[in-house]
Amino acid sequence: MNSFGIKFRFTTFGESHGKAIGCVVDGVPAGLKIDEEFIQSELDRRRPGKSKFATARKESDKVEILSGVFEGKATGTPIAMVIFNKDQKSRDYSNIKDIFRPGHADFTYYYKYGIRDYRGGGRSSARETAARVATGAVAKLFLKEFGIEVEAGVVEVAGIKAKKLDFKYARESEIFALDPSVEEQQKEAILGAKEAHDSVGGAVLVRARGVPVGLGEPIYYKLDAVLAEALMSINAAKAVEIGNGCEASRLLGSQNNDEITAEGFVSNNAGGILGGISNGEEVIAKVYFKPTPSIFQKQRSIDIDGNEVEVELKGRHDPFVAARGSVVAEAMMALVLADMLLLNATSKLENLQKIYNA
Ligand SMILES: Cc1cc2nc3c(=O)[nH]c(=O)nc-3n(C[C@H](O)[C@H](O)[C@H](O)COP(=O)(O)O)c2cc1C
Ligand SMILES: C=C(O[C@@H]1CC(C(=O)O)=C[C@@H](OP(=O)(O)O)[C@H]1O)C(=O)O
Repeated sequence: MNSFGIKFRFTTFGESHGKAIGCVVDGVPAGLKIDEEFIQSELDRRRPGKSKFATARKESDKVEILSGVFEGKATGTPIAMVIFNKDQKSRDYSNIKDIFRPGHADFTYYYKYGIRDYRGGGRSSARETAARVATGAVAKLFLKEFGIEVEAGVVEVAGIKAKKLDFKYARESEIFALDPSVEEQQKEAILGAKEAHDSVGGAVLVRARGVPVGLGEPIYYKLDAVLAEALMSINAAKAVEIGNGCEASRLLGSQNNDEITAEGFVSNNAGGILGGISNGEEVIAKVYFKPTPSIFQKQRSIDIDGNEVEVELKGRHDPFVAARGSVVAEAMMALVLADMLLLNATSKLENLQKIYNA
């Protein structure tokens, strides 16, 4: 499948070493102000080549809007955006043309399709996530109209966990760390692994504030289920928790229930979702990323003929993907909420009457 969403739909296109990547966003309500500078600033947050904690590939990730926007506003027609690739260096991949990188998608793409763009993994490269961030930026502009804000940060690097959460700080931090008191340790873990030609994994916390009660469809297309799918679709994401997540399974009902008073919910173990529907609290999810598969150590693999080989990779790779992945997680949560908001608009007869009997 190459598209996502029911009302706020999008698809992305392009390969890591092809000419360009981009997206088509459909269902954006006409009249929404499209702030191009904001879209670019979101891309700049995710862009590679900015620090020693990320891949050295230098991409400017300049976005061009091709359609769907007139005089700064959405026209209600598909919004197409393109980002031209500038720094491919595809020759770095000639030695893995017929070899599968352990941990990457080379093996499965080849056996599924019988053809594979080996240059940087082609479509399977997380270069594609730049296009998701451009799309997510449009979703964020839409959500802003309703006072909804999405933010994320790194909570865990190589098992080193944040003890407190400071989302404002995360925006300034080189690795989007949520806790300045453990950031140095976290950075050392990334650089230590990088020096050893290895990589580390980590986790990201993503939350939405200002979400009204009622987003999410009951039974099918539940907010938590769709959110999990959206977040799991990010490259290298290996688990998603909603609210208390796995910890809830270890608690008693009396510990896990969020009691309700006339002032509202006393706690938010549910992560803002009950029965697949938002309850008005912050929507909270955690995404766990595996360590980057492309590492520069000798590893065993096979070639396309099934012969055993030793593989030593070249190329430019993130020693840790969750940092830039946190910007992608924000985009995915924003896209799900935008879709749910549009779906919810027609869930009550009185809403439709307000529109048509006005
Ligand atoms: C922001 C981001 C950057 C990534 N950078 C790299 C990278 O530099 N090298 C690499 O091998 N994998 C990288 N990955 C992970 C791979 O794209 C991913 O592991 C691969 O597509 C296989 O998919 P899977 O891990 O979901 O099974 C990155 C992922 C994200 C989200
Ligand atoms: C280029 C980006 O990240 C890339 C994600 C990635 C991967 O395998 O996921 C591998 C590396 O690039 P390539 O596809 O050239 O091997 C990263 O540099 C980007 O995020 O813009």
